[in-house]
Amino acid sequence: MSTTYEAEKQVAIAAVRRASALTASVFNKLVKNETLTKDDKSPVTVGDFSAQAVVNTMLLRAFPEDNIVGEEDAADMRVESGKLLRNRIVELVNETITAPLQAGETEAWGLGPDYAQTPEQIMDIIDRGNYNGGSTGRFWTLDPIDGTKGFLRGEQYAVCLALIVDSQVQLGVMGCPNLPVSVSNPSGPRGCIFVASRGQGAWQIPLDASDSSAPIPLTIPTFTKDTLNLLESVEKAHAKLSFNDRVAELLGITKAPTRMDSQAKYCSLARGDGGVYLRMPVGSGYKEKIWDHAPGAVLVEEAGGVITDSRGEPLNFGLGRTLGENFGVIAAGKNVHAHVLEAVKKAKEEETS
Ligand SMILES: Nc1ncnc2c1ncn2[C@@H]1O[C@H](COP(=O)(O)O)[C@@H](OP(=O)(O)O)[C@H]1O
Ligand SMILES: [Mg+2]
Ligand SMILES: [Mg+2]
Ligand SMILES: [Mg+2]
Repeated sequence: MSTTYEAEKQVAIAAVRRASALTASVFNKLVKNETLTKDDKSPVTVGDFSAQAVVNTMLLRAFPEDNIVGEEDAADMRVESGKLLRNRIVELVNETITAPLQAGETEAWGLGPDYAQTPEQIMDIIDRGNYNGGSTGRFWTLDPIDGTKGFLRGEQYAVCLALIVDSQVQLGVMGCPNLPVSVSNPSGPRGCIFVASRGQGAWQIPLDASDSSAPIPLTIPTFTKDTLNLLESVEKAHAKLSFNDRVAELLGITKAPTRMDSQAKYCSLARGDGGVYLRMPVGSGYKEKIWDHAPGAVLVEEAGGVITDSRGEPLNFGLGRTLGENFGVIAAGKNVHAHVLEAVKKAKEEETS
């Protein structure tokens, strides 16, 4: 019998909602010493750590047996020099989890006025994201702020959560606080959640729990050469944008690419706002992380699209915390995908000839 993971979906949506609200509120108050640089030179903020604590708290209350592959860990807050950061995170996390229950939430998820945690509990709950993943069993993967650089610029970022069972992504939920609700009104209201569970479709729902708008089903539309364009990273260090230019040329694409941080690219693709997400490695030996692609992958597939690496192979979410050897990512509607794959092969041949 197939499972629809309905209970998991409800918890995941509520967790992404609370964490998204936290990140949106922290952005306006972020001060200089609340951002650290990690060993790989990438930034991380009090928002990332706090959002991971909130999501992990809710997941582990609801599903105590589950493991979590989370991007962040609390090591930097456990040392004396991390005291200020730790205090701020404790404040943010407790503010978020003790806020009154909203429709559909329950105290059983560790929420409400009685559930404030000690600093030690909060550090420990952040570190429950230290699971290594693997090919069998069930675990969650969490990117508490995907696109931290976009977040810091006040641009796109996403709170990203996925459930993986025996290497297959079964459920993906992404909160995009800065993404316009309507593609046709880019300067209108912002804030949406994207939800997909395997076999159940892809949906956009309001970020605000009190908004009773109906869920919007998502299907990738068909594109012509004139309407097609690429979705790609803002950060040149994350993807080889010159390669994308050549692929666009080979495909006869005339529209300029849309540059956007985070898995908001997958969300845009799923709702027809951009026709191809192309991410090619820059050649630094970086390995793509499962939390940067798992929820986006199931969203695109459930919206009727195809996602593979640049050789046309499926992404493997059962190899651990990374996707293993990195051959890039191509995501697009079914018909478009085959053409992009062909153009990518041609552009690669040109590079080596
Ligand atoms: N050299 C590199 N190559 C590819 N991706 C990288 C990278 N360095 C960092 N990243 C990843 O790129 C993600 C952002 O993707 P994008 O460029 O699509 O916005 C980052 O997520 P975080 O912001 O969660 O750390 C990080 O995991
Ligand atoms: Mg990061
Ligand atoms: Mg990320
Ligand atoms: Mg992140």
